Amino acid sequence: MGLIMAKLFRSWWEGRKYKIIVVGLDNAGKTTILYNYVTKDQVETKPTIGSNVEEVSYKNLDFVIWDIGGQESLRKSWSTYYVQTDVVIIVIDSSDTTRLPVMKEQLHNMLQHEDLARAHILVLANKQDLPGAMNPAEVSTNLGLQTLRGRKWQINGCCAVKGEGLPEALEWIANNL
Ligand SMILES: Nc1nc2c(ncn2[C@@H]2O[C@H](COP(=O)(O)OP(=O)(O)OP(=O)(O)O)[C@@H](O)[C@H]2O)c(=O)[nH]1
Ligand SMILES: [Mg+2]
Repeated sequence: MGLIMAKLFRSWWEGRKYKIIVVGLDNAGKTTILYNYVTKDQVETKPTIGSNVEEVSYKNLDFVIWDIGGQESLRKSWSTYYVQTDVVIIVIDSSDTTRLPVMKEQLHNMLQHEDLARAHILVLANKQDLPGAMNPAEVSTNLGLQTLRGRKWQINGCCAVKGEGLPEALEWIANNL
């Protein structure tokens, strides 16, 4: 309790906005998640070319959330968003099991970037509503998350179209910044 009060006071005093980037392969559900945080509702999305950015407040903490397009041709430019990132949200389509190895490689490469050395990692195993979706423990094993050392990380399940699991994600972030 004391710690969260101290954090709230510090962020109010500093006028601090925490930077979150949202990455993952195309069709994972990143834009759906961003606009659920903004509108608390389901929105229709189109594949993101470039990025979307929105400011979201949660428990008096202010976040600037960058949702970055995940198509293959756009992944090379993810690194241009890394500077001063506090939290990386990695969104996984848990039903798209054949592409998990692609995301695994992408994830471990990106985490070697010096601009992300201090960032916390939150993996969202999205689309838990779909038949054949892997549960968070299975996604974690397939991504090799247990090998992540020296940083805070977490994996949560969610269903972005229903908004399920999304408040819990912000709660983890607020508690761990
Ligand atoms: N069934 C189901 N569909 C979802 C869920 N989350 C997102 N979708 C759908 O998945 C599709 C892609 O969602 P987006 O949010 O546009 O995906 P994205 O990760 O932003 O994709 P890019 O912008 O191409 O990188 C849309 O049709 C969403 O409605 C979910 O939890 N369950
Ligand atoms: Mg998108």
